[in-house]
Amino acid sequence: MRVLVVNPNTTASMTTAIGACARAVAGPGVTVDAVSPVAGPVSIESHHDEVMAAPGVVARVLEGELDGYDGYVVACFGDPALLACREVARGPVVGIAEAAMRTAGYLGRSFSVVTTLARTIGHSRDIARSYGVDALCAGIHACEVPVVELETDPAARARVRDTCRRALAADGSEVLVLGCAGMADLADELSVELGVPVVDGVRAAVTTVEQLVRLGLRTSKVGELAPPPVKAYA
Ligand SMILES: NC(=O)NC1=NC(=O)NC1=O
Repeated sequence: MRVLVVNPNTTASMTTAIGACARAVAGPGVTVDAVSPVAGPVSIESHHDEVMAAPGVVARVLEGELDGYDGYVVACFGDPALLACREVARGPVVGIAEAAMRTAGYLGRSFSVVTTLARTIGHSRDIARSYGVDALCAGIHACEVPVVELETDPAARARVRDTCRRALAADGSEVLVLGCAGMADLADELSVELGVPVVDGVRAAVTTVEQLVRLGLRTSKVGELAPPPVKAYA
């Protein structure tokens, strides 16, 4: 089984870290490759960033189709271009936000999301609604650490941890969802420190793709997610 993990931002070090995180949970016979768009924003923290990243994400999935990948992960918490990727892919395409939120739903009555900038909270709430898990999401909180600084700022980890602690207390929730692929490597230690399950969307998404492929399930091609109509581009 071949899984392609697409990091929608163009920060190579994050792509490498995301790939390592995904490979660590991939099952026997599963190979994971991680790529970024050829061009696009170094981080995705706004609607504008998402729109500018989307074409590059879809292009990588189109390439993956030619290369014969069995499934895909969109490894950014806004799940940018997810439905467009599903239209062009035969196999399953799973976004880290959807995977993390659905996974958290198996582990407790409610979950809190800790994300990067406060300006992304509304979009996270919107996608929770679109996935039908809004009722499980007790709150969405921002640590106000820019995505790129998750890797460069030594104080970032502590800020994420403190925001997680505050979120659990404020929301009375039982599970934490990390709202950025750049936080993926913090999940295990945060879970020990905070005493609750901490869900990282990268690992949740990779294992979800693997599960779907093992079940012989693919994206439905009757209706909304059928291949897009072929058309000229001016
Ligand atoms: N909430 C977020 O900031 N998500 C993200 N931005 C990125 O560039 N990658 C993410 O996962």
